Amino acid sequence: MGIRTGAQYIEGVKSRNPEVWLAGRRVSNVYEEPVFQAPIHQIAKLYDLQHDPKVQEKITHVCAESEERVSNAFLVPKSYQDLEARRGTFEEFAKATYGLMGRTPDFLNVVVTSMASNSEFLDKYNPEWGRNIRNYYKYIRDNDLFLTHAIINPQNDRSKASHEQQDMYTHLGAVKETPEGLVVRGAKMLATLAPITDEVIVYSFPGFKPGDERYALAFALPIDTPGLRIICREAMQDGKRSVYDHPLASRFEEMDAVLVFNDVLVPWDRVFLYNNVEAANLLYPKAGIAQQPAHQSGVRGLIKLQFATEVACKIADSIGVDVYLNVQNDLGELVQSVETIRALLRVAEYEHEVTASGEVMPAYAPLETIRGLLPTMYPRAIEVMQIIGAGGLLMSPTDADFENPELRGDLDRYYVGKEGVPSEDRVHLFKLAWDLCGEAFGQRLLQYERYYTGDPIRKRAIFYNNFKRKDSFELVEDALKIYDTKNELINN
Ligand SMILES: Cc1cc2nc3c(=O)[nH]c(=O)nc-3n(C[C@H](O)[C@H](O)[C@H](O)COP(=O)(O)OP(=O)(O)OC[C@H]3O[C@@H](n4cnc5c(N)ncnc54)[C@H](O)[C@@H]3O)c2cc1C
Repeated sequence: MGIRTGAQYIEGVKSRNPEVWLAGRRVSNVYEEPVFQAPIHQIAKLYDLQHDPKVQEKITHVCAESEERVSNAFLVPKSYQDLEARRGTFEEFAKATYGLMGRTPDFLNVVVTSMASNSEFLDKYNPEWGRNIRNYYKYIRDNDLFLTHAIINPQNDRSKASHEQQDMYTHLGAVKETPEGLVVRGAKMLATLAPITDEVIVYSFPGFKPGDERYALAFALPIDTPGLRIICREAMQDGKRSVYDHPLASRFEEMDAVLVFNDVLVPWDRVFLYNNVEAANLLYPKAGIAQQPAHQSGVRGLIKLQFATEVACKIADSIGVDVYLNVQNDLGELVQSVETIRALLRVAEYEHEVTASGEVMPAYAPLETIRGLLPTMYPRAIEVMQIIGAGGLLMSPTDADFENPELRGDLDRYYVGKEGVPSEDRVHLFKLAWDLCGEAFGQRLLQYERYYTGDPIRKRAIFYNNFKRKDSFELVEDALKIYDTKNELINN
């Protein structure tokens, strides 16, 4: 089939009845549920983009193997040009959602592509695992599927390993093997957009200890597999909020959910790893799934930061406060943050690494630097927006107020911005800013930037330890060489 349209994606959503729980009730029809309507349509727009003649060549290619047009997210990069082509898809998808939706289909499509192209690592443990992930890659590529993923165990007692938790199946683990497949039980903590996806893939960060064998798992399933329960967090919008009052929150909320597996059967051909602590701990580094998806996250993060920066600049301009040095200093800082991330992305692409199999990966150090910087740069952009918007962020009336002729005169007089900025435009802009920097929707976006791919503190510590392992501190060693062992000057 190759690239799907938005309508085909929606047909898929309508054809399924996953077990989704929202605010104490079982959702009877995911497509009809108001909370899911806007995100479903945002994702459908992305599928339609693949058919838009203006960008189709930029974001898709004809696959040599299937001879069908597929997303560039399924490309195994073999050159710098391939990285550019893949960046094209990330960019267009991120621009369509202002970078506010992190788990658009391109993200996990890259993860699975990378797992499949590096599956020799799995072959060494079990040739069936390698074959399964390669077949799964072809399946999602040729059917253009949308995946969610669930990596993290529930936050119960982080000081204990999985096998030491109160209950043997608090963390998702294997219960038994059957001729048909593996039966799994327990929970995974967070799967963004799960209710409206086609499939879920489960794997884990490294960190398994001896005794954790039953939890060392990687597999994929259709999202409506019997026994798989999706428990949504409280929604931040009801699907009925005004687009004028909440220009972002009304459209771009990504639902997050806990996945509970009640003795779910995973067919053997969907098992990618099982009962092997060593393989599970090596999955991230050996399958390229830290590096390749970080390219998507970096591009998306750049667009989100750019968007927040533009919003901060525009609110400052709309009320004439960007004539002040302190405001210019804050805004200049945000623009420099954007430029930093942009530069790091280019360095990651130019200084790419080539694996033994010829796969091109954006360079590790600049990508990890982006990962380290965004969790402070994005919250800082939000803080600057709050500081510049000040009390104005809290004085916005609603679209209903604007429609009331009795109020309209006051609104047009007292809510205008600087000359040339009418009240309705100023209020709309400030509402957009409040969605980002005040609403629960915006707080989630901030939390996402901190934690979307693990704990940034531990990630930076791993980065430092890798640096220390590889770097010989040549400059310091050289500087120390000016004295010989007798403490005599040997050069200047
Ligand atoms: C909005 C959002 C969307 C997400 N979407 C997804 C998704 O789609 N799929 C998915 O799989 N995951 C998703 N995640 C989950 C994300 O991967 C985790 O939040 C992240 O890995 C951090 O883990 P945690 O939340 O369990 O925090 P914890 O690991 O519990 O950390 C809590 C605190 O304790 C500290 N801490 C905990 N353990 C240690 C330790 N061993 N050493 C030192 N300090 C420690 C941390 O520094 C942190 O401050 C999402 C998260 C967010 C916020």
